[in-house]
Amino acid sequence: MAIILKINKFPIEFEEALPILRKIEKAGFEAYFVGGSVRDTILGREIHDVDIATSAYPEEVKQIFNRTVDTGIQHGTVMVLDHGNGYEVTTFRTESTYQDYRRPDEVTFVRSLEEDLKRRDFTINALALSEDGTITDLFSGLDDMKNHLIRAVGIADERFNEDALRMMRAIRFSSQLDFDIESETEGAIYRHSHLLEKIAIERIHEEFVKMMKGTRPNLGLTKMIETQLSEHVPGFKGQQVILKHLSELNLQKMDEIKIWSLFAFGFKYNKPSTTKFMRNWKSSNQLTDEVVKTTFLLNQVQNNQVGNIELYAAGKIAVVAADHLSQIFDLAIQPGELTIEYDHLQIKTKRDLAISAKELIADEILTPGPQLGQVLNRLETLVINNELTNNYDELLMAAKSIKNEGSN
Ligand SMILES: Nc1ccn([C@@H]2O[C@H](COP(=O)(O)OP(=O)(O)OP(=O)(O)O)[C@@H](O)[C@H]2O)c(=O)n1
Ligand SMILES: [Mg+2]
Repeated sequence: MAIILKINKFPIEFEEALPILRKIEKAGFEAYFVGGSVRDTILGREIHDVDIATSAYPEEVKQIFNRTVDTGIQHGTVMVLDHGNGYEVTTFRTESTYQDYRRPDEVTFVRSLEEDLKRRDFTINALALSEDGTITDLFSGLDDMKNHLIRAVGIADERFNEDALRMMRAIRFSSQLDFDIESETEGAIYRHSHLLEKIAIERIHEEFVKMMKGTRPNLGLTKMIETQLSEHVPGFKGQQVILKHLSELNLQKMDEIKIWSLFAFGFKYNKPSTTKFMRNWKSSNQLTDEVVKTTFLLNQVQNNQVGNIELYAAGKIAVVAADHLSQIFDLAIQPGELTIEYDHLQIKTKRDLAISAKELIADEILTPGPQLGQVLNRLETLVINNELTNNYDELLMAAKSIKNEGSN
């Protein structure tokens, strides 16, 4: 077993989890830190979740610890609870268990670390870190890290056949870490890109957004086009020319609303097509709503049709997103212009009106019924357009004359 590097100082997350490793080893099994946390530690990046791999079978893990939860026992994962922390302890296994999560594959548990590392996706993700700080690196993951390369473990075609999402993961890591994809691995993505269609869209969504939020979204998007992966995700098919153009824009620091609006506006979508696009990506209603509003506002900016009514209808979140995207798309407005105009609106919602339905009734201007709503809508529009000042007396007077207009 090749031991190439020794870590002298563990990050706090590992320190805290050390007793878990030691306890498993004391019971006579092997246990290691594995996965993204090992990769990120060596790269000097922050780590989130600590994953532990062990030769102990799930039932054995459960016997070693008092407090466990069967979070994914069919995949061999037991959550060990310790001092308020939860650790995923997963038995060494062979077959990929990463297929569509709604239909998990059969798993074969094994006792050897090598077998377990062999079926992992990329060499930089196939490192194991033991309790004494030594790193097991069977596939030159450390070299690839030095050379900034994403390389499949063993035969790339096999790894992508086991789980086609790994192709999106390759691109996501390339953007997050600013690494290249090794050419054989990249060729395999190109050859297998169609397999992405078999993967649950929720999983692709997650990787895609991580890619776009990474340090090199332009690189990630370019790689998606070059490998043809872009042909196999919702809404991107046949759009290479536009995607290529988008991949040349400044894509730094985008949140999810901006990311999706960038594509919807880039594809020249109207409201219904934006909604459909977002639904196809299984986006939440809230995200869809903001993206529809942002995209619509961008179309209005482009057509020079933005007035107070449009800003009011869009709301602050969409206004801020549209401001940023207007700069990215080089639309003819000043930085922050929409936000400034929005902030100057007298009211942001109907509730901000200085007079309410209740008050109009109490003052005997109107009685409950459809006319009341109509009058309030008129007042709302007039205030948004600054044709009225939002104060009680002025609105009261205006309400009276609107009512009289109506009855004449
Ligand atoms: N499709 C997948 C998903 C995961 N893994 C393996 O399981 C580990 C943990 O998976 P996950 O937490 O999904 O990804 P990370 O690499 O940890 O990345 P992140 O930092 O985003 O969690 C990976 O490092 C890799 O060894 C894999 O081989 N194939
Ligand atoms: Mg992880």
